[in-house]
Amino acid sequence: MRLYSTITANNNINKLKRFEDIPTLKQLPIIGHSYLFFPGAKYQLERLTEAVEDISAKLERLTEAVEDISAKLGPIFKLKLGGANIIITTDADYTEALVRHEGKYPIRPTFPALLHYRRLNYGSVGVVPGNGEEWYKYRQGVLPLLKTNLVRSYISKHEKIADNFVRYIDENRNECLILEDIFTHLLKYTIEAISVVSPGHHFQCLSSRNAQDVDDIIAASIDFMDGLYKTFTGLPIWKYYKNEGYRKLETSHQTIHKILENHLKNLSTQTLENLQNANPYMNSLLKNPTYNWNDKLMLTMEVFLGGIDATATTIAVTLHHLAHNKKVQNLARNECTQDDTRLPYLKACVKESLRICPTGGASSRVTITDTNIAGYLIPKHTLVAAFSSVTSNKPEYFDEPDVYRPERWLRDSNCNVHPFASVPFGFGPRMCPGRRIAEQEIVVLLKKILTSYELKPIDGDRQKLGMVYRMNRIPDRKINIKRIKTNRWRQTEIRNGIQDEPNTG
Ligand code: HEM
Repeated sequence: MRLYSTITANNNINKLKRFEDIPTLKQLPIIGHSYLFFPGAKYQLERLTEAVEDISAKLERLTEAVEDISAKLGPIFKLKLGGANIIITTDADYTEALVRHEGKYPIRPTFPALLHYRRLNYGSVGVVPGNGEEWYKYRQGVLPLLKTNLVRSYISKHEKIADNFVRYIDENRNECLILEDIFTHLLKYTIEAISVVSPGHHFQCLSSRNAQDVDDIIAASIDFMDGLYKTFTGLPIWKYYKNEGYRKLETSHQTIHKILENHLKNLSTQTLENLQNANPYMNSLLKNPTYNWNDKLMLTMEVFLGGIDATATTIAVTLHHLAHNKKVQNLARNECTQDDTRLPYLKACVKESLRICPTGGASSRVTITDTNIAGYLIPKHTLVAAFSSVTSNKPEYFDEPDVYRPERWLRDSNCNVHPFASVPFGFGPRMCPGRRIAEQEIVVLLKKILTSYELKPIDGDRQKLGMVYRMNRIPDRKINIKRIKTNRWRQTEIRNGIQDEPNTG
């Protein structure tokens, strides 16, 4: 196992290897390396992580026998896709080199269709597709979400929603006690949990008599991600006519806009003091003089939409691994029944799920200065994608990477984890601002589920879970989980006069 070592910036540019010498694969005129991802070709775009892993390993094998370390190939190569060179790295040191040189306004590749739509309709672009000073202006509006006290002020609301979700599982499992396609159900939990923060409203997603709004929101949030992905990866035909991807982006944006605007108007009629107590995040946003009404609405949407998909995926993936690892599940459950509110083991389970199945494939940045990565001179304005979804599953960084082992993340473990080998929330000034909210939502729900149910995989289900790109990465198959009530939960129900169900486990 390789231990952590930081590379230092090499300021002597003359000693660096040339950009042209970065290894690459055979490319074709005009289309570059796109042929690798054509239908029926060797790789699939939706499995880009596997493609990167494969190419990197292939290059490494070419120079396996070479002793000179500087001549070895593998963790850095370039591909020409969509007319541009992309530098791809699969080494945690290079991830560090990239994000440590990103400056005050890190540039992430934008989403051109979303950028276009927002400029047209709002006159500005918000956080996710924004860059430079414009991004910085809006980023300030979401930063309060990283304050521990602010996040904790929502914990009792999140606990109530988690209680409702545990009841919801009961109502929606089939006669074999299986909750099918848990990710789809979890979207209702994550919508409800993020909406009490932004816009500060309970949509009652988990109620059996939910309002039309809920169905519209779920459909719109799925369409938004789909539209974003299609317009990001496809040819930019939307510039000339509104193709399917663009229409999805537009209509989902309009739907969410309309629903959230009504709630924002209601909030604006409250006194700031009331709002500060009931919803400190919306209070900070509404009283911010830097933003006009459209800006506030856009930021409310940004937080609302940002939180749904990745959080649901992370919970689903963790439940999957807990179901497959009985010992880990029992340890986590034991911890949840103690008085210790810190829950280090449960949090380690979440980290381990994000290591094995991160929702993001890579940290991507456009370099803002000439940068030294892997001894090559990467010129300013080059797109570099540091594939942490590959590094976090490499044996160099994690012993037996396929094994679900939360212990690696415990403070007293002897594992010397490279701090850039697994970066599921990104790093630096563009790090995910919803990280703390997401972690709270996840841990609160897992605790409630584990103290109520034992989780089992369904017969024949494999533990290894593939991930495919749908903007965020999501599991490549439906996650179905069998749940059996824990004795503790049964006893509570019996005390409350609720009829017990047979233990079919
Ligand atoms: C487990 C759940 C989540 C994961 C794994 C996740 C992951 C990420 C990642 C990898 C990035 C890109 C960071 C970078 O480029 O360095 C990001 C950005 C972002 N996330 Fe999250 N996220 C999650 C939940 C949330 C939630 C709950 C919210 C809303 C509260 C949110 C809002 C955002 C926003 C607005 C950005 C753009 C930040 C910027 O460009 O400055 N995310 N997230």
